[in-house]
Amino acid sequence: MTPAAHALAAIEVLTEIENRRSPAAGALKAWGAAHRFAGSGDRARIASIVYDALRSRASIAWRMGEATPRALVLGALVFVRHADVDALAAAFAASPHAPAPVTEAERAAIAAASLDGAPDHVRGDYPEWLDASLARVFGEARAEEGAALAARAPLDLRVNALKGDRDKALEALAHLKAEPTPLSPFGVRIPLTDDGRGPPVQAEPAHLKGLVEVQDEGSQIAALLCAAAPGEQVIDLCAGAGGKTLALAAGMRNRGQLYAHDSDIRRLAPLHDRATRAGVKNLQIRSPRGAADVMEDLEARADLVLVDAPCTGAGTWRRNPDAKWRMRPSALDVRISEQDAALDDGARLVKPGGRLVYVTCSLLAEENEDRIAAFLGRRPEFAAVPAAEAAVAAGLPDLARFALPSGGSILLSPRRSGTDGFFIAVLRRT
Ligand SMILES: C[S@@+](CC[C@H](N)C(=O)[O-])C[C@H]1O[C@@H](n2cnc3c(N)ncnc32)[C@H](O)[C@@H]1O
Repeated sequence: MTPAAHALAAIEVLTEIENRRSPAAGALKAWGAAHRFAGSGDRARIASIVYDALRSRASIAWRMGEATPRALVLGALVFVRHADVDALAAAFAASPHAPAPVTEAERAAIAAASLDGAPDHVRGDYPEWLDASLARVFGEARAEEGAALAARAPLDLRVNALKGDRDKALEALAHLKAEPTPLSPFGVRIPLTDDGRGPPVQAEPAHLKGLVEVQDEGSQIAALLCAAAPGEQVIDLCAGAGGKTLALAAGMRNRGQLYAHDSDIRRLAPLHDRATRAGVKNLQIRSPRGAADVMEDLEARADLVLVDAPCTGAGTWRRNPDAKWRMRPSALDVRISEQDAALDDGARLVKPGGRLVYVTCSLLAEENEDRIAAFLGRRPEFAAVPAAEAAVAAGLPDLARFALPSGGSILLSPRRSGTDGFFIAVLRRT
């Protein structure tokens, strides 16, 4: 397929997303199934254009003067990828499968395009209804924070200390130009292609042998701030597929006992194989069993309980750009009540003197500081550990620079730390 044919396909996929309100991943899969001639490289290129367009949807629409799938694709090529309009028009004209010729009106819109005078939610590419929430956290910097969240995410890996060190991983992945990440001592970053695609790292021997796992640097830091130590009793209550479970296991060096639980048994399923591949030997997976309380015997037993709570995922919009446009206020309300419930579920498992670590991949105070304030109001036997103290305990004192002004928690974001957005609060039970 030619680049012009990729652009045409991206317009078709965006039309499907628009008309049927389909999630981007589903629409891309359906397009691939209906166009068997397209190889995996073509599908990846089409997906990359679709995601570039979705990340910057509001600012592209403002500059193009319309939000049609065609305008979004043209805008993604010109404003995100800095394509030359004449070259684009020539490529469209030369390809039998291409979008309709570039019009004079489109050329004029592109030539005059500017974000001067655009409101914050347009400059920051986020839904207008979230403006007040983001203003609460970032004030005047909210458009810049939003713009950083609208950039492409890097491809980060975590080196599994149970299998080797970072130098070994960098050597094994040297052909992918792997570099250390700036914040996590276990982080490795793989550069993307110019059009935003990463190599198939999951097929690399280093991945198959468990030396590396795909994990954003922000997620690695969230796990590191738990400071799980060898010999401890540790519970990952909302373990999902176990991204943070495996990071906790590496910190424990297979000594002590690690428990992973999730209220959704399907989400836990991949963890069984992942733990085996990672060489984790001290993990018990506590799958839910109907209405039974499968954590009852662990009440007040844990040195550390991680509550990696369900959230809107607003910190991961770089990776899931259609989620930000699909998000509705009612979803935020649901997440908030789930977060309160998960914190209460976790609290009962912490022993006196133990830690409860609350993490979300959201940037919204409603899901973060507000949940901690409400929890501390309900549970006076818990107190916030200052972020600077938590950073020192994790052996990463430099992370204290990402503390929120209250000093009781840490907020990472693409603009603040170059990572996905994460909120981390460490609490201690008296
Ligand atoms: C953010 S995801 C976890 C991601 C995972 N920890 C990781 O690092 O890959 C949140 C998970 O919490 C689970 N969950 C929600 N409420 C829960 C509760 N009260 N107890 C246990 N798990 C819960 C959801 O099923 C979901 O899998």
